[in-house]
Amino acid sequence: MLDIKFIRENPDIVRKAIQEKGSPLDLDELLLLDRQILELRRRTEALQAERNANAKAAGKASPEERALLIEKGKQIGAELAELEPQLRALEAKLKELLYLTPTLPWEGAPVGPDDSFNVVTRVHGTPRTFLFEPLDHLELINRNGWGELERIAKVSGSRSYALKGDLMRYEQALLRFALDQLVDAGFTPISVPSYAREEAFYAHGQFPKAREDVYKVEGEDMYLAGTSEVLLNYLHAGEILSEGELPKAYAGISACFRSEAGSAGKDVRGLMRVHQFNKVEQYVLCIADVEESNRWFERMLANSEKILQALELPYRVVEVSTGDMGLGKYRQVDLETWVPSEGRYRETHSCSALLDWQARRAGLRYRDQAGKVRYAYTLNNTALATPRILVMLLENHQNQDGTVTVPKAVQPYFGKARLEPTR
Ligand SMILES: Nc1ncnc2c1ncn2[C@@H]1O[C@H](COS(=O)(=O)NC(=O)[C@@H](N)CO)[C@@H](O)[C@H]1O
Repeated sequence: MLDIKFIRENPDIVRKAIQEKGSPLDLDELLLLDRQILELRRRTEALQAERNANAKAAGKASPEERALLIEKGKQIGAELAELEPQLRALEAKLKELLYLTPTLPWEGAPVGPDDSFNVVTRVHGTPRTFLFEPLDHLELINRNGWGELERIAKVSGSRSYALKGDLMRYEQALLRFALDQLVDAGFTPISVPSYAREEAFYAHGQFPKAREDVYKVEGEDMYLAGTSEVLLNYLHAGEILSEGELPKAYAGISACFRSEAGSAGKDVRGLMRVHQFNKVEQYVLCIADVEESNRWFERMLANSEKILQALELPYRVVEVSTGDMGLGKYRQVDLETWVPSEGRYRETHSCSALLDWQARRAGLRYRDQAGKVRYAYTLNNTALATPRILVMLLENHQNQDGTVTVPKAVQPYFGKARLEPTR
């Protein structure tokens, strides 16, 4: 959310961002509300000053004068009692509207209402030409006994998965490989729960817009997080850190839960889009400086590209448009990895910088060297999410005999050079 002072002083810039980001916010309503609040604050402050002066005068007045002054004080008090709740109501409404203010997108963001305006900026590697008829990931799993997808659907319903034998161990090996890549890059590994209180979802930005994506625990203020970003973003909520404690660079790992309510009919088979998946997450909290944020953005993106290159997968880099990146984003770049059975690239990583949009919502602040308390900047990026990446790994690295080669970088974690059938 934007600072009200900035909005007051730059209405045209904010109006442009609202339009480019597709925010539902009515800026005129917000500005009118702001003027009403300022006016009401002026009146209540004047009345409070008058009441104080009046009380002081009453202390020194003669008995008959004092009676008049006390009566006057009562009238002022009555007027204040009426104005103060009005002011609080208007301030609450303003806060609600501020939640809908967009972060101004960086100047290089393609301007457009949706993902059709996204721009491919780089392609890495080339899709493999198979010398045999390749199988899709489900055929590979069924042929090798690497999963119990039909049975688990009876237990847990659609968009569920259960991996077996070498594929199960491969998933675990990949997560550990990705985690170690981040630790080597200086990130602090941290495991977090998969559930959090409602306020963490407001602070993240998931609420109020996308509540339907989130599972709720019946009868408790507890919601299942679709990404550890929600929890990592709220870990230091309400604190005032010292500048020296920044940057915080976390390598989060957690099971992620998503209802996929809006995805009916999409990727209904297999491992691409499931209700519970695992993700190694990069999350950074840094000082309120765009250059510092840009440096972290590039670093986090490089970490993910390094992982995809180590997995020997063809991928492309996509600059996300203003309408597709969402309200809070300053910049978003996705990595999309080649899926042979679909003949197209599919998103596997999403790197975002949000400046102080989340920090304002979460109360993430620090005291800078000049002693000024400021909101921090936040960024996040996928390091690796399974099982979706298994679709690409199985299909791209399959052999004619149905086995699947393990990329060299992961072999020390997996213990073998190939995935073999489960007996
Ligand atoms: N329903 C799902 N099933 C499997 N994988 C998913 C699902 N939803 C997201 N993912 C994986 O998780 C990655 C990150 O999801 S994201 O919503 O795009 N971004 C985030 O969660 C950010 N915190 C960065 O990780 C996706 O690129 C994809 O690889």
